[in-house]
Amino acid sequence: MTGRVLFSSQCAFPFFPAFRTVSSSASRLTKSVRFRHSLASFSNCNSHVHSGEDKTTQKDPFVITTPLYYVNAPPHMGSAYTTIAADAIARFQRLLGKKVIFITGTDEHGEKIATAAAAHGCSPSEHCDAVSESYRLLWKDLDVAYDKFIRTTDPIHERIVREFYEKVLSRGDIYRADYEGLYCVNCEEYKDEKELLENNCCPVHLKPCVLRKEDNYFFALSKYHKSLEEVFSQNPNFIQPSFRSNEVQGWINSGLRDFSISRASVEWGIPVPNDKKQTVYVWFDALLGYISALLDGKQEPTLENAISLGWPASLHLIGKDILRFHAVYWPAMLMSAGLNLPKMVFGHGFLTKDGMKMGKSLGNTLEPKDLVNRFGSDAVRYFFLREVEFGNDGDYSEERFINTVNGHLANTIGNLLNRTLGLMKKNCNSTVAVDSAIAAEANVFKETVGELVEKARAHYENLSLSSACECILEIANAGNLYMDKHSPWSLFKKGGASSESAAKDLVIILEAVRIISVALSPVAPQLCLRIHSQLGYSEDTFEALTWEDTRWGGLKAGQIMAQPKPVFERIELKHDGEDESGSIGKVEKEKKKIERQMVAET
Ligand SMILES: Nc1ncnc2c1ncn2[C@@H]1O[C@H](COP(=O)(O)OP(=O)(O)OP(=O)(O)O)[C@@H](O)[C@H]1O
Ligand SMILES: [Zn+2]
Repeated sequence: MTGRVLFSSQCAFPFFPAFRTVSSSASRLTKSVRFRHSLASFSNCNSHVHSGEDKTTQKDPFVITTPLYYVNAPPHMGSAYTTIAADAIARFQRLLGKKVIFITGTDEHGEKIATAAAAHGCSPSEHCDAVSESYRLLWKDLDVAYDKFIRTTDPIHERIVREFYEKVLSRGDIYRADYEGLYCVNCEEYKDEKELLENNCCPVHLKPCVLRKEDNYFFALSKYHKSLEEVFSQNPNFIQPSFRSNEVQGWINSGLRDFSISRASVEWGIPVPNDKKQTVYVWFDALLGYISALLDGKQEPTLENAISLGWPASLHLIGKDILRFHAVYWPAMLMSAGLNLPKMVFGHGFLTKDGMKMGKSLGNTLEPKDLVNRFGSDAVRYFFLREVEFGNDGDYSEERFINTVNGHLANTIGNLLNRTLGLMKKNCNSTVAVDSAIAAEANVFKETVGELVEKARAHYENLSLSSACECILEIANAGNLYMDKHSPWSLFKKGGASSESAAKDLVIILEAVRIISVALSPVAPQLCLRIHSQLGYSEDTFEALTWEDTRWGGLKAGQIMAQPKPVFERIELKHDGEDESGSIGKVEKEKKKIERQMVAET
């Protein structure tokens, strides 16, 4: 049965009969799909919608948001994935010198929360306090440096929701009607029969939807059909990656149905202004968290004040499961309230387990805390950002995880630094003999590093985080090749001019590693800090680094290196060396090669 409005008391807007959605699981992504879009070049998509209101300037902060996670259960690797990616993007923007406001938080109202609290024998607010805290703790463990953490149970947020609701009401965009339809409690959403699986099961949660009949307040989404079409045609980059934009435009083209923004049966929520018997629908409430988060506690909690502190957001980073809320509902709500639209919504893919979305409701999750405890935060951050092409789905396997981080972080980057520092200690008293700019005059390797850094920057700007990592790893690969080709250890043995040349080679390599430590810092901050320290810099100078520091020439004569110490401990395998033929065997062979190399270089 398709949901339908049974009775409308003041319905001023026609309904589009069939709002056909394309379920996210039905839209299979191919690995070959690529997107090209630069945040730097993105123009604000508001001017045509509310011309004159857009006051965007170069000085505006870069405001990035993650979804506000639903506290029906503690975080899992899926929630961590979005947050790690947002953190890497925020760190990159800070390196570029932008003022960044990185917003995350928790969505704490609704039926599922009340049910989860009851199941744990506590009140909804006790439940929210505990689960919200578990998100904060995880972000700490994962080195997530957010600027704002908003909880939708914060009274300040409630003020913003009420003011926004009243604005939309005064615009004539809210009306009351009876509604009957199929509801997925896990999505907290009425579903269209066409998007459901057999037995009316939700395609995301695989649980049957229930038939519900309610007297609700509705938001006149259908009224914004034309304006939304305009947003999309004039701002082709609004939704990224571009293949998701096509999906959203398909939804819009097939008609938009008004949606209910209140619940009569849910007590745990923000009361509807002027009707205490109903609470505001959890999505209508939660999306506003992106705005209320901007308040800094120093001002009256009004929409105007919040907006003045950084709206519109530069980038909403979300999973593809909540694309419709961010790409259709949210822009229409903002237009109704006369507010600017976010500049971009990026819907990334799912981390999957056996092909199914990892999620709290399905319970098939991977514990990020467990991964951090076993492998460290850099390994977790690097693996997911490097190995899952941002925008597409990705499956986790422990074997691939260990091979990737051992191969890239320990054997390639870590070993390059370690072997060079070893030679430096033995032959140069751990002291940089000559400025890196002089050492590399007319050196082709320096040009290669410069080109790769430029590519990495462009990839970061395009949100192609995996490709950015790839370019940075290429620098380390080129460095290892340079070392092997020049074999400074044998030049030192010759002495004289050869020794001088070998000392220069070491400076050249270390300068490349220094550049890596800046360029990779958005993804693996702790590892890069350790590299920075090994190169003889103090910790506080790390905080002050900018992307300008990826330019060749930072290492200066006289700089004293720290004692060589591995910056990334190789993860030891359970079946050490047993599987010489498989991919684990390859990493083991690499490890043995490094051991042989170290003997040769002494
Ligand atoms: N498997 C996943 N892969 C990637 N991101 C995910 C995944 N699961 C959750 N997320 C992130 O969390 C957001 C959804 O947050 P929510 O708190 O609803 O978690 P959830 O585990 O998806 O919940 P549920 O399983 O109840 O739908 C997604 O939009 C995405 O940003
Ligand atoms: Zn669902």
